[in-house]
Amino acid sequence: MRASLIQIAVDEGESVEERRQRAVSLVLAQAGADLVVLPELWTTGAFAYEQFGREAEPIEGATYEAMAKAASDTGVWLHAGSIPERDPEGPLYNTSLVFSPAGDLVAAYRKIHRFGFDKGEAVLMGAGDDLVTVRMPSTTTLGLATCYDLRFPELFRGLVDVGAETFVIPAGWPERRRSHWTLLAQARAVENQAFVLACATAGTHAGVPQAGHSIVVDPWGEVLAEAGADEEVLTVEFDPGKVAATREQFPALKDRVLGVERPRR
Ligand SMILES: O=C(O)CCC(=O)C(=O)O
Repeated sequence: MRASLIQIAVDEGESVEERRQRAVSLVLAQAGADLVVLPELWTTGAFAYEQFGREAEPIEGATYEAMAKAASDTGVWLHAGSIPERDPEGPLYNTSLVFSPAGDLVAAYRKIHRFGFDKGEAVLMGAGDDLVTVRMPSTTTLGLATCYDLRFPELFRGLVDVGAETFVIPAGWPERRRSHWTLLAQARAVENQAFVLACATAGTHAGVPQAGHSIVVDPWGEVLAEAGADEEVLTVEFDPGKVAATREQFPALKDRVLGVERPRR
């Protein structure tokens, strides 16, 4: 399986529409990949809080239109990162969109853990509550999570329980905590014996330099590829069968005690 992670730069000075068109070109350039991934809130920037309301879109908005066409024109599975979603009957959400190679929307995941404590996303957006997986036939089952979700291992265990083998994690992670980003990506891979494809933004917006360093980790915790700090496309080939092989050779997941159904004594 070949995956391309588009670590797009989100800088001020480029409009949302300009960046959307640039993202389309970057996706079109990935023909031959099986899966293409964009980061979190790449239209606005994850820290440009005042833009969330202004640039929020319904699920079937401008980004959906552009990304559905880009997926079908390129013939790839496309995790289009997340958008600030405007739900006509509710709050804003930080929502990831996944398209099939035919350009059909196959999943929308509303970020469960909102970042910001008493400001930003934590107060401006609602929380999702559904675990979302996507089956890529004959390839792998994706488990969806977004940025700050990476700090909550119980979400990933929940995704494993519903079949996830490859976690896809778009993010807008700040440079200040880059060491946590790589450490947690490896931890989620090792503890769940799963691939981690973690795609972050580059650039600086709202005064927050972004970490970049998108990373792909295998089920043994080995880093298969890691980007630098600037905009780049990180492409990696891997064998999704390694998940089943690792879980069989080192069956630690079978030794879980807490949070699993077990016979009463
Ligand atoms: O957890 C972190 O350090 C960063 C999280 C974050 O930036 C986000 O979820 O948008």
